[in-house]
Amino acid sequence: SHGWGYGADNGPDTWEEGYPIATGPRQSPINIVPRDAVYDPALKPLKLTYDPSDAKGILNNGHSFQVDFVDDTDSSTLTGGPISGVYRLKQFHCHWGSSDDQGSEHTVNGVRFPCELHLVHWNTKYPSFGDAAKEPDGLAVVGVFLRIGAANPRLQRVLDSFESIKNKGKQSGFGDFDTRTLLPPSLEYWTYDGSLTTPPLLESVTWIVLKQPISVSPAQMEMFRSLQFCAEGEGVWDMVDNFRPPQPLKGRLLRANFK
Ligand SMILES: CCN[C@H]1CN(CCOC)S(=O)(=O)c2sc(S(N)(=O)=O)cc21
Ligand SMILES: [Zn+2]
Repeated sequence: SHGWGYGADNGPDTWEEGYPIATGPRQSPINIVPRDAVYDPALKPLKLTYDPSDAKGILNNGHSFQVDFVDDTDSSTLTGGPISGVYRLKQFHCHWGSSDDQGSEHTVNGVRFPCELHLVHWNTKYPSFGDAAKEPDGLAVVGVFLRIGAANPRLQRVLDSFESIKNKGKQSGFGDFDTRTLLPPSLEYWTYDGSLTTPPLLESVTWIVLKQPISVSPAQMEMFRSLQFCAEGEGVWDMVDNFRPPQPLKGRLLRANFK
């Protein structure tokens, strides 16, 4: 089989072959050890301003689902936090497990969550997303943990669209979605300099990981697991365990905007 993935012969341990940066100095995800985080009073609060009309579509890209946004104006942006300038929302997606005891990419004191949501933003000081993705300050990804609890009604519209994008390459319209409703009440966060957690593993991401999880029910997690890695007619291969394990911190500073 060709191309990177999460299987035995193309999974995270093989990615270094095609992407030598896999062993670079600022790889993601990491294990977050709250005790080792440095409280930085200079860190600003996160400001997330999302226009629901910017939501465009939802796609199964063979690695995850992703909801894509119109990003040709500053209508859905991330400002404040550890970043300077204006970053535009490009897409959000998730990583999840084959069971509720794994699935997240970042871990906290070694604890794995069943799912992790990533909201991907790019720095508008660069002419395009593609250009920004190559720069050390080009991207900012907000990570949100999902933990097992009550069913989360805010997720339902995303989950209900999965039947139309079951297989790799399928996409459907996904308009008028208020992404802010996916965020927890508290925007307290940890932040560190990292990378994309999938190939091309570019070291261009300022990670902003929220401390407070949002809820997801076991039944809702089963809906994530109904997605398929493969294209229609190419067999059955449940889209599960699409997460990269934590990578070495290599001396990086982990900061918190809370005590
Ligand atoms: C399946 C491919 N995933 C990647 C696709 N893109 C990279 C495009 O390279 C120019 S991207 O910038 O949208 C992101 S963000 C991201 S993570 N898990 O670190 O938040 C992974 C990817
Ligand atoms: Zn991701």
